[in-house]
Amino acid sequence: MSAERSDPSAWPDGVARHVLGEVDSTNSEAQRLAPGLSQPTWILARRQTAARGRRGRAWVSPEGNFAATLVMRPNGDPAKAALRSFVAALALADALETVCGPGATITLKWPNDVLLNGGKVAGILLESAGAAGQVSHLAIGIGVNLIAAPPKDAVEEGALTPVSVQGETGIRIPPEEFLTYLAAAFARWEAQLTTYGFGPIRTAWLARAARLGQPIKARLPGETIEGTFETIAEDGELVLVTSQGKRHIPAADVFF
Ligand SMILES: O=C(O)CCCC[C@@H]1SC[C@@H]2NC(=O)N[C@@H]21
Repeated sequence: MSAERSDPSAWPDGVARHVLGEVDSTNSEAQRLAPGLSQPTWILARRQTAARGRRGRAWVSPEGNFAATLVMRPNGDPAKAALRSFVAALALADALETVCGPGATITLKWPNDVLLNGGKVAGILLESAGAAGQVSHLAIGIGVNLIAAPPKDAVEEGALTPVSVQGETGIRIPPEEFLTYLAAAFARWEAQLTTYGFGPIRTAWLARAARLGQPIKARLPGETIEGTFETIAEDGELVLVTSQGKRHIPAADVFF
């Protein structure tokens, strides 16, 4: 099932936006602002001075790239809240397809990366706050290489080559304009999640998954698991078929 199509740049009802010149990290700003926010809010920054990526890595991106965080109060437990990373990945795929056109190949890499023509173009960093098994708010941080990508030697060995929208397609889009596509797409997929649950999100994500059915490696803190990428489970876990049987993996770095 696919999300209903409407104007891909119409700003969604009931969602706010803040545009900042400079901030340490839009995810940090989201944590600071969250207690006072009464509606889902996109925080976009033209420059970040201390942006972070997954697993404590720094995220370096020049002005002109996209850096924003959606802060929201999701219903449900932390596991359900974490499914927003799939919602964000699908929204990014839609926005990038709209911007890049049919010549570009957009795929998704579990858990949180978006690929353009096989290179990493965007990453997602989910952070939450709360107590007693409840999520008080969720910060969905998104970085997109719109005009420039880090050099290949700036990323970990074995990681995918970073690419940018401009480098791959010649298209230049300002971050504020990209946000309108992304916010509209996120609202469509979020409505699917809240109305129908994870099923349609999972199906749509799998339809765009990179290396589905192929051998991949999942690096965990104490081990690297090699296997065939069978699917993602109903809870979003990666399912690999290994020589020792099936493994469900809740969190890892994936290498092709
Ligand atoms: O490691 C990754 O791939 C995730 C990168 C997430 C970067 C974005 S940029 C906007 C937001 N603010 C941050 O400090 N990080 C995220």
